[in-house]
Amino acid sequence: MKFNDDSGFIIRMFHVYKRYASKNALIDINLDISENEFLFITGPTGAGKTTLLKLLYLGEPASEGQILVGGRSLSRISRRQIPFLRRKFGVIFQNYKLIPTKNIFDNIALVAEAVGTKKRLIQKKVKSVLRAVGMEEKLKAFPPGLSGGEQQRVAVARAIAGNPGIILADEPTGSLDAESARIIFDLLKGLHTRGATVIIATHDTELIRRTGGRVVLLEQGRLKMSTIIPKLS
Ligand SMILES: Nc1ncnc2c1ncn2[C@@H]1O[C@H](COP(=O)(O)OP(=O)(O)OP(=O)(O)O)[C@@H](O)[C@H]1O
Repeated sequence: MKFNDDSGFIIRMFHVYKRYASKNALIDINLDISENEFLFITGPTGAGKTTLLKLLYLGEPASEGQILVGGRSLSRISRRQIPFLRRKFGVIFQNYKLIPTKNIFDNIALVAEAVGTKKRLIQKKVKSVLRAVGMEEKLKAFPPGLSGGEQQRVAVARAIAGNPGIILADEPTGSLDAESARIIFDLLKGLHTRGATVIIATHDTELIRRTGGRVVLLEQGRLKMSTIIPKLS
């Protein structure tokens, strides 16, 4: 899926600020992200990582500055157009955000429907994304009956059900054991290999060191550093 502008950047942020009441969550952020990058956003608790991800899919509006996604300014997107913007993103939330009263199949089918998958193809699509995360057997289970690692895998399946070009993952391995974290991380790497732009907010410096790549460091809402970390050999 190609939808970057002539700059070659799929996301551009210019002098972006976000204020929550009197709190400055993001201050003067300037950041360009290329199509098919694998990018980490790191920094201590409260640095603004989640907020930065939220601004990209208009989970929250920026207070100031400009954000371009695929060459389009988010400030020009009307309320009616927001669902179309969101189809470009697959979001893996920090606390999974699965619907507890719907089974796994329905949690994912909702996304497939929302992006306009034909009714007769939905079942096939849901099964194929669940197969990709090794959760095909659990399609009738409900989220509260799954472990944290299993819920996270379902969250990844849901994020990819709409074939998004950009994956946003907020602490995707945060509370998982090492094996579950590895599975989730391998899935994200696989999506990247297949062409997605992957942006991961994480505290997990070990994960970053093992993987390498571009790392953006936030501290108290400011972008302190953008650097390439070589992969640990
Ligand atoms: N809805 C909100 N209302 C008020 N303040 C908020 C809101 N959301 C976030 N904040 C504040 O903005 C700052 C940045 O929060 P954010 O969640 O983006 O940080 P973070 O780096 O993702 O933290 P963590 O690593 O703990 O998830 C924090 O001080 C937080 O308390």
